[in-house]
Amino acid sequence: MDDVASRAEPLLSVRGLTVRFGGIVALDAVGFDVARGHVCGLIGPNGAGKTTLFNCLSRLYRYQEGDILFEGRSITNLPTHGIAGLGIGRTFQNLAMFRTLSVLQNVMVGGHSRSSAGFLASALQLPQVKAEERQQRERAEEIMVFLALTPVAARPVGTLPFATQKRVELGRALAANPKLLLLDEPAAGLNHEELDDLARLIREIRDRLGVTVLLVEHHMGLVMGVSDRIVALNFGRKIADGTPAQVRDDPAVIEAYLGAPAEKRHAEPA
Ligand SMILES: Nc1ncnc2c1ncn2[C@@H]1O[C@H](COP(=O)(O)OP(=O)(O)OP(=O)(O)O)[C@@H](O)[C@H]1O
Repeated sequence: MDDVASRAEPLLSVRGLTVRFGGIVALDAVGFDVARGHVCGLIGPNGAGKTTLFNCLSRLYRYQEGDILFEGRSITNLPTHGIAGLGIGRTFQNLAMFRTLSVLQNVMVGGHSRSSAGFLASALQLPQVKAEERQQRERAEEIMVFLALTPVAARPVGTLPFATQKRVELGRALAANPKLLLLDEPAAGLNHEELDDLARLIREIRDRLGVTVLLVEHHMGLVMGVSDRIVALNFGRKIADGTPAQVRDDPAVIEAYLGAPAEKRHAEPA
Protein backbone atom coordinates (compact mmCIF):
# COMPACT_ATOMS: atom_id res chain seq x y z
CA MET A 1 0.00 0.00 0.00
CA ASP A 2 1.40 3.44 -0.84
CA ASP A 3 1.73 6.18 1.78
CA VAL A 4 -1.25 8.20 0.58
CA ALA A 5 -3.55 5.18 0.74
CA SER A 6 -2.30 4.14 4.19
CA ARG A 7 -2.85 7.66 5.56
CA ALA A 8 -6.42 7.72 4.24
CA GLU A 9 -7.23 4.34 5.79
CA PRO A 10 -8.69 4.52 9.32
CA LEU A 11 -6.21 3.58 12.03
CA LEU A 12 -8.88 1.55 13.77
CA SER A 13 -11.95 -0.06 12.29
CA VAL A 14 -14.47 -1.81 14.52
CA ARG A 15 -16.86 -3.94 12.47
CA GLY A 16 -20.08 -5.61 13.62
CA LEU A 17 -18.68 -6.33 17.08
CA THR A 18 -20.94 -8.50 19.23
CA VAL A 19 -20.17 -9.64 22.79
CA ARG A 20 -22.57 -11.73 24.86
CA PHE A 21 -22.27 -12.65 28.52
CA GLY A 22 -24.81 -15.42 28.99
CA GLY A 23 -28.11 -13.74 28.15
CA ILE A 24 -26.74 -10.19 28.19
CA VAL A 25 -25.75 -8.62 24.89
CA ALA A 26 -23.01 -6.23 26.04
CA LEU A 27 -22.20 -5.16 22.44
CA ASP A 28 -24.59 -5.62 19.56
CA ALA A 29 -23.05 -5.35 16.07
CA VAL A 30 -21.15 -2.16 16.92
CA GLY A 31 -19.15 -0.61 14.10
CA PHE A 32 -17.20 2.63 13.69
CA ASP A 33 -13.87 3.94 12.42
CA VAL A 34 -11.23 6.05 14.13
CA ALA A 35 -9.19 8.24 11.76
CA ARG A 36 -5.46 8.70 12.28
CA GLY A 37 -4.65 11.83 14.25
CA HIS A 38 -8.13 12.14 15.75
CA VAL A 39 -9.39 12.13 19.31
CA CYS A 40 -12.50 9.95 19.24
CA GLY A 41 -14.79 10.08 22.27
CA LEU A 42 -16.80 7.03 23.28
CA ILE A 43 -19.78 7.93 25.45
CA GLY A 44 -22.87 6.25 26.85
CA PRO A 45 -24.68 5.78 30.15
CA ASN A 46 -23.55 3.17 32.71
CA GLY A 47 -23.60 -0.34 31.28
CA ALA A 48 -23.65 0.90 27.66
CA GLY A 49 -20.71 -1.34 26.71
CA LYS A 50 -17.80 1.11 26.66
CA THR A 51 -15.46 -0.88 28.90
CA THR A 52 -16.41 -4.09 27.12
CA LEU A 53 -15.33 -2.47 23.85
CA PHE A 54 -12.01 -1.36 25.38
CA ASN A 55 -11.46 -4.86 26.70
CA CYS A 56 -12.04 -6.25 23.20
CA LEU A 57 -9.49 -3.78 21.80
CA SER A 58 -6.97 -4.93 24.42
CA ARG A 59 -7.82 -8.58 23.63
CA LEU A 60 -8.90 -9.12 27.25
CA TYR A 61 -12.41 -10.14 26.08
CA ARG A 62 -13.36 -12.36 23.19
CA TYR A 63 -16.10 -11.31 20.83
CA GLN A 64 -18.55 -13.77 19.31
CA GLU A 65 -19.02 -11.85 16.06
CA GLY A 66 -17.35 -9.07 14.13
CA ASP A 67 -13.81 -7.94 13.67
CA ILE A 68 -11.36 -5.25 14.76
CA LEU A 69 -8.91 -3.98 12.15
CA PHE A 70 -5.84 -2.01 13.20
CA GLU A 71 -3.98 -0.44 10.28
CA GLY A 72 -6.12 -2.62 8.04
CA ARG A 73 -5.16 -5.90 9.74
CA SER A 74 -7.41 -8.00 11.96
CA ILE A 75 -6.35 -8.30 15.61
CA THR A 76 -8.87 -11.05 16.31
CA ASN A 77 -6.32 -13.83 16.56
CA LEU A 78 -3.59 -11.79 18.17
CA PRO A 79 -2.59 -12.76 21.74
CA THR A 80 -3.11 -10.13 24.48
CA HIS A 81 0.64 -9.58 24.83
CA GLY A 82 0.88 -8.75 21.12
CA ILE A 83 -1.30 -5.64 21.45
CA ALA A 84 1.37 -3.26 22.81
CA GLY A 85 3.81 -4.41 20.11
CA LEU A 86 1.24 -3.53 17.48
CA GLY A 87 0.98 0.03 18.83
CA ILE A 88 -2.13 0.04 21.04
CA GLY A 89 -1.61 1.42 24.55
CA ARG A 90 -4.13 1.99 27.32
CA THR A 91 -4.80 3.38 30.76
CA PHE A 92 -7.26 1.86 33.21
CA GLN A 93 -10.20 3.22 35.24
CA ASN A 94 -8.46 2.15 38.44
CA LEU A 95 -4.82 3.13 38.62
CA ALA A 96 -2.61 0.06 38.32
CA MET A 97 0.98 1.00 39.07
CA PHE A 98 3.97 -0.07 41.13
CA ARG A 99 3.39 2.24 44.09
CA THR A 100 6.78 1.73 45.73
CA LEU A 101 8.74 2.22 42.51
CA SER A 102 9.76 5.69 41.36
CA VAL A 103 8.02 7.68 38.65
CA LEU A 104 10.95 7.03 36.29
CA GLN A 105 10.82 3.27 36.93
CA ASN A 106 7.07 3.15 36.36
CA VAL A 107 7.35 5.06 33.09
CA MET A 108 10.20 2.81 31.96
CA VAL A 109 8.05 -0.28 32.60
CA GLY A 110 5.86 0.92 29.70
CA GLY A 111 8.84 0.91 27.35
CA HIS A 112 9.69 -2.69 28.27
CA SER A 113 6.38 -3.90 26.86
CA ARG A 114 7.73 -3.09 23.36
CA SER A 115 11.28 -4.20 24.00
CA SER A 116 12.63 -6.35 21.19
CA ALA A 117 15.44 -8.08 23.12
CA GLY A 118 14.63 -11.67 24.01
CA PHE A 119 14.75 -13.24 27.46
CA LEU A 120 18.19 -14.81 26.94
CA ALA A 121 19.72 -11.60 25.60
CA SER A 122 18.33 -9.73 28.64
CA ALA A 123 19.59 -12.33 31.10
CA LEU A 124 23.07 -12.22 29.57
CA GLN A 125 23.06 -8.40 29.50
CA LEU A 126 24.22 -8.36 25.89
CA PRO A 127 25.26 -4.97 24.41
CA GLN A 128 22.02 -4.88 22.40
CA VAL A 129 20.09 -4.98 25.70
CA LYS A 130 22.16 -2.19 27.25
CA ALA A 131 21.58 -0.01 24.17
CA GLU A 132 17.86 -0.72 24.32
CA GLU A 133 17.69 0.15 28.01
CA ARG A 134 19.48 3.41 27.33
CA GLN A 135 16.93 4.24 24.64
CA GLN A 136 14.07 3.38 26.98
CA ARG A 137 15.49 5.64 29.65
CA GLU A 138 15.89 8.50 27.17
CA ARG A 139 12.33 7.98 25.94
CA ALA A 140 11.05 7.90 29.57
CA GLU A 141 12.91 11.16 30.29
CA GLU A 142 11.38 12.84 27.22
CA ILE A 143 7.92 11.73 28.30
CA MET A 144 8.47 12.97 31.84
CA VAL A 145 9.38 16.40 30.43
CA PHE A 146 6.25 16.33 28.25
CA LEU A 147 4.07 15.45 31.28
CA ALA A 148 5.88 17.82 33.69
CA LEU A 149 6.94 14.86 35.82
CA THR A 150 10.70 15.52 35.84
CA PRO A 151 10.69 17.24 39.28
CA VAL A 152 9.17 14.09 40.85
CA ALA A 153 11.07 11.51 38.76
CA ALA A 154 12.73 9.89 41.80
CA ARG A 155 9.65 9.90 44.06
CA PRO A 156 7.77 6.64 44.79
CA VAL A 157 4.48 6.85 42.90
CA GLY A 158 2.41 5.98 46.01
CA THR A 159 3.50 9.20 47.74
CA LEU A 160 2.22 11.52 44.99
CA PRO A 161 -1.15 13.29 44.67
CA PHE A 162 -3.82 11.40 42.71
CA ALA A 163 -3.73 13.67 39.64
CA THR A 164 0.07 13.26 39.40
CA GLN A 165 -0.28 9.48 39.68
CA LYS A 166 -2.71 9.61 36.76
CA ARG A 167 -0.10 11.47 34.70
CA VAL A 168 2.44 8.75 35.56
CA GLU A 169 0.00 6.13 34.26
CA LEU A 170 -0.33 8.15 31.07
CA GLY A 171 3.46 8.31 30.88
CA ARG A 172 3.73 4.56 31.19
CA ALA A 173 1.28 4.09 28.32
CA LEU A 174 3.12 6.66 26.15
CA ALA A 175 6.51 5.06 26.84
CA ALA A 176 5.46 2.13 24.66
CA ASN A 177 5.22 4.57 21.70
CA PRO A 178 1.60 3.77 20.88
CA LYS A 179 -0.08 4.77 17.64
CA LEU A 180 -3.46 4.46 19.37
CA LEU A 181 -3.99 5.35 23.02
CA LEU A 182 -7.09 4.08 24.83
CA LEU A 183 -7.98 6.32 27.78
CA ASP A 184 -10.48 4.82 30.22
CA GLU A 185 -12.22 7.60 32.19
CA PRO A 186 -9.12 9.78 32.67
CA ALA A 187 -11.19 12.59 34.24
CA ALA A 188 -12.54 10.51 37.14
CA GLY A 189 -11.54 12.02 40.49
CA LEU A 190 -10.00 15.22 39.05
CA ASN A 191 -10.90 18.74 40.17
CA HIS A 192 -11.80 21.62 37.86
CA GLU A 193 -8.26 22.87 37.33
CA GLU A 194 -6.90 19.35 36.83
CA LEU A 195 -9.60 18.77 34.20
CA ASP A 196 -8.38 21.78 32.22
CA ASP A 197 -4.83 20.40 32.39
CA LEU A 198 -6.06 17.01 31.21
CA ALA A 199 -7.91 18.52 28.23
CA ARG A 200 -4.76 20.40 27.22
CA LEU A 201 -2.69 17.24 27.59
CA ILE A 202 -5.01 15.13 25.44
CA ARG A 203 -4.81 17.73 22.66
CA GLU A 204 -1.02 17.79 22.95
CA ILE A 205 -0.85 13.99 22.81
CA ARG A 206 -2.70 14.24 19.49
CA ASP A 207 -0.99 17.33 18.08
CA ARG A 208 2.59 17.12 19.37
CA LEU A 209 3.07 13.37 19.72
CA GLY A 210 0.84 12.45 16.76
CA VAL A 211 -0.94 9.76 18.80
CA THR A 212 -4.55 8.90 17.94
CA VAL A 213 -6.77 8.74 21.03
CA LEU A 214 -9.92 6.77 21.85
CA LEU A 215 -11.42 8.24 24.99
CA VAL A 216 -14.08 6.68 27.23
CA GLU A 217 -15.38 9.44 29.43
CA HIS A 218 -18.45 10.38 31.46
CA HIS A 219 -17.41 14.01 31.87
CA MET A 220 -19.33 15.58 28.98
CA GLY A 221 -17.52 18.92 29.12
CA LEU A 222 -14.18 17.19 28.62
CA VAL A 223 -15.26 14.76 25.92
CA MET A 224 -17.15 17.42 23.92
CA GLY A 225 -14.21 19.82 24.26
CA VAL A 226 -11.40 17.55 23.07
CA SER A 227 -13.01 15.07 20.64
CA ASP A 228 -12.89 15.40 16.86
CA ARG A 229 -15.59 12.75 16.64
CA ILE A 230 -17.86 11.03 19.13
CA VAL A 231 -19.47 7.59 19.11
CA ALA A 232 -22.39 7.08 21.51
CA LEU A 233 -23.50 3.69 22.78
CA ASN A 234 -26.59 2.69 24.73
CA PHE A 235 -27.51 -0.83 25.81
CA GLY A 236 -24.70 -2.21 23.68
CA ARG A 237 -25.84 -0.51 20.47
CA LYS A 238 -24.36 2.43 18.61
CA ILE A 239 -26.94 5.22 18.74
CA ALA A 240 -24.94 8.12 17.28
CA ASP A 241 -21.63 8.83 15.51
CA GLY A 242 -20.54 12.31 14.45
CA THR A 243 -19.03 15.62 15.47
CA PRO A 244 -19.48 16.71 19.11
CA ALA A 245 -22.21 19.17 18.05
CA GLN A 246 -24.08 16.51 16.03
CA VAL A 247 -23.92 13.97 18.87
CA ARG A 248 -24.89 16.49 21.56
CA ASP A 249 -28.03 17.41 19.62
CA ASP A 250 -28.96 13.86 18.61
CA PRO A 251 -32.41 12.95 20.01
CA ALA A 252 -31.33 9.34 20.72
CA VAL A 253 -28.38 10.60 22.81
CA ILE A 254 -30.52 13.10 24.71
CA GLU A 255 -33.05 10.36 25.43
CA ALA A 256 -30.35 7.90 26.54
CA TYR A 257 -28.97 10.40 29.05
CA LEU A 258 -32.33 11.65 30.29
CA GLY A 259 -33.37 8.02 30.57
CA ALA A 260 -36.84 8.35 29.08
CA PRO A 261 -38.61 6.37 27.91
CA ALA A 262 -36.85 3.39 29.53
CA GLU A 263 -35.74 1.03 26.81
CA LYS A 264 -35.36 -2.59 27.87
CA ARG A 265 -32.01 -4.29 27.30
CA HIS A 266 -32.70 -6.89 24.67
CA ALA A 267 -31.78 -10.17 26.28
CA GLU A 268 -31.28 -13.43 24.47
CA PRO A 269 -32.45 -16.71 25.95
CA ALA A 270 -29.54 -17.95 28.14
N1 LIG B 1 -17.17 -9.87 32.51
C1 LIG B 1 -18.48 -9.66 32.44
N2 LIG B 1 -19.36 -10.63 32.77
C2 LIG B 1 -20.69 -10.45 32.68
N3 LIG B 1 -21.27 -9.30 32.27
C3 LIG B 1 -20.45 -8.28 31.94
C4 LIG B 1 -19.02 -8.38 32.01
N4 LIG B 1 -18.46 -7.21 31.60
C5 LIG B 1 -19.51 -6.40 31.31
N5 LIG B 1 -20.69 -7.05 31.50
C6 LIG B 1 -22.04 -6.50 31.27
O1 LIG B 1 -22.04 -5.92 29.98
C7 LIG B 1 -22.77 -4.70 29.98
C8 LIG B 1 -21.87 -3.56 29.51
O2 LIG B 1 -20.93 -3.25 30.57
P1 LIG B 1 -19.70 -2.26 30.42
O3 LIG B 1 -18.91 -2.37 31.68
O4 LIG B 1 -19.00 -2.53 29.15
O5 LIG B 1 -20.44 -0.86 30.36
P2 LIG B 1 -19.83 0.61 30.46
O6 LIG B 1 -20.45 1.39 29.37
O7 LIG B 1 -18.34 0.53 30.50
O8 LIG B 1 -20.37 1.10 31.87
P3 LIG B 1 -19.69 2.11 32.93
O9 LIG B 1 -19.84 3.47 32.34
O10 LIG B 1 -20.54 1.94 34.14
O11 LIG B 1 -18.26 1.70 33.14
C9 LIG B 1 -23.32 -4.51 31.39
O12 LIG B 1 -24.63 -5.03 31.42
C10 LIG B 1 -22.38 -5.36 32.22
O13 LIG B 1 -23.03 -5.82 33.39
